[in-house]
Formats: sequence, C-alpha cells, structure tokens
Amino acid sequence: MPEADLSILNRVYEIILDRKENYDENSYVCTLLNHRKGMNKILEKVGEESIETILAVRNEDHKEIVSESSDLIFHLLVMLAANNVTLDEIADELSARHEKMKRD
Ligand SMILES: N=c1c2ncn([C@@H]3O[C@H](COP(=O)(O)OP(=O)(O)OP(=O)(O)O)[C@@H](O)[C@H]3O)c2ncn1[C@@H]1O[C@H](COP(=O)(O)O)[C@@H](O)[C@H]1O
Repeated sequence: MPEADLSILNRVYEIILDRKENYDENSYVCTLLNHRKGMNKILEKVGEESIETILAVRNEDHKEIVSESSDLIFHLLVMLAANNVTLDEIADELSARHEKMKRD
C-alpha cells in the first residue's frame, strides 16, 4: 500500500500557529483560540468531534467516518498548538514507542 502524504498536517498546524500570532476576524481558528470560554471551547470541540466520529463508526458510514475523523484531527491540531505541543513531539513519541514495541 502506498504511504499516505501527511504533509497537510504540518501545513494546517503552521496556519494554526500563524493564527495564534495574527488575529483575523474571519478566521475560525482565531474564534476558537480567542473564545470567551478559553481552552474549554477547544476541549468541547474535541469532545464533540470524538463523539461524532464514534457515531459514524457505529453507523458503519465510511464517508462520515472520514469526515468526522478529519474534524477531530483538525481540532486536535488546534488543541496541541494552543498548548504549545509541536507535531515533532508527537512524531518523536510515536517513533519511540514504535522502536520499543516493534517485533522483528
Ligand atoms: N481544517 C479545517 C477545518 N475543519 C473544520 N473546520 C471548521 O470547524 C467548524 C466546526 O465544525 P462543526 O461541524 O462542528 O460545525 P458547527 O456545529 O457549525 O460548529 P460550532 O458552532 O460548534 O463551532 C466549522 O465552521 C468548519 O468550517 C475547519 N476550519 C479550518 N480548517 C483549516 O484551518 C485553516 C485555517 O482556518 P481559518 O482560521 O478559518 O482561516 C484552514 O485553511 C483549513 O486548512
């Protein structure tokens, strides 16, 4: 199976970092980052998208699984950026686990 090109994750993460520095009233990411509920708004969205993803799987709806998982991953990226967690840190953590757990 060909490897998926996941560079879009980096590109979207970079845009989110830029939104942290440069407010734009038309930006959904800025709305989340500057919401009156603070981090709770971002966590609400992560929870909501998690549940919607679970329901899509329960409904065995492939198209919805792809759509809701994308919503979830996007909101996770916002949550990570808002907490100064980089994608390098996530990649390093997964790589370290992989090295530790891989069986030859
Ligand atoms: N990938 C996304 C993305 N996925 C989903 N969304 C938005 O997430 C929002 C919430 O989705 P929901 O299905 O929950 O919709 P909703 O129930 O109306 O939302 P709420 O009222 O609960 O906030 C919608 O407004 C979607 O448009 C996204 N908004 C932005 N991006 C990426 O982020 C970049 C920066 O976006 P802006 O900050 O808006 O410029 C974009 O270029 C995209 O690459």
